[in-house]
Amino acid sequence: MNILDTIVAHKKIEVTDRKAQASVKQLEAKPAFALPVRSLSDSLLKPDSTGIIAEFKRKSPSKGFIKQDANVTQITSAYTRCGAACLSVLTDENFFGGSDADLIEARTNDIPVLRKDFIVDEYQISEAKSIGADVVLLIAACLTPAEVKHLAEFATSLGLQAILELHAEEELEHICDATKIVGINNRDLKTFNVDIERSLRMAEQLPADKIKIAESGIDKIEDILLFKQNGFKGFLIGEYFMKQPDTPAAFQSFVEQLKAAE
Ligand SMILES: O=C(O)c1ccccc1NCC(=O)[C@H](O)[C@H](O)COP(=O)(O)O
Repeated sequence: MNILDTIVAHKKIEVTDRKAQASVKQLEAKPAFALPVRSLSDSLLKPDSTGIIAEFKRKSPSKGFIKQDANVTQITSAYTRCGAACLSVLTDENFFGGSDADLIEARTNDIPVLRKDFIVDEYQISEAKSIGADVVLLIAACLTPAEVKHLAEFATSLGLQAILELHAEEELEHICDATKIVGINNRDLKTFNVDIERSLRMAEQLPADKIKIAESGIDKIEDILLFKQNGFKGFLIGEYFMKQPDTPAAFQSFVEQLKAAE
């Protein structure tokens, strides 16, 4: 079994347990469920947007611990203050060391927050709304095209935006009307290999009306400039910022260099 299959199998058990603990009605009654949603697409399409979706990530299957004791308040507020277009917060505990509490804290910032998790059931989208997320991720490699359509439409019905994540040409068939934002993951989630060229090739095959996001393995200003030249509006970056000894300072410096290079 590859790591993605392992994560998904684990997630299905976790979701079954969580459904037994809280009904959808109970999720809907949580105060955060009623919070207004901040639009990721509006944030990415602002003329002065950095496009950076800055990720809070303590560990990962590919790298192990990155910053085990990272402070979510300090890091997400610095990301926001220094120009992130959106925050991405891992809520998977087992494989990424994240939690719902991290996202609830990140939500106190005034930019959109992506619940970064492995969604296999619409219950997780209700959960995302109940903790204050604005955006959810749908990973094509974990879902059928029909499941993507159903989950994206369900997210939209709650006012949330969905990013459809692709990382192989054969997943292009997962795109549908409800998936207005498409992320291309440079990292093969099965082998962990990072290949920016393949993402650029895949991007050419996306419908022109989709907002394109480049994900994973981005660690240079030049990468972002290249993605921008190829029509990408968003750049999801986690490990590069989180592995720096001073993440807030590294993020600030990266944004300053990006602005100077543009
Ligand atoms: O990051 C991993 O090792 C990983 C392994 C298996 C499934 C998903 C994984 N990462 C999720 C992500 O998509 C990244 O956290 C995100 O794109 C940011 O990537 P990076 O800048 O390389 O941290």
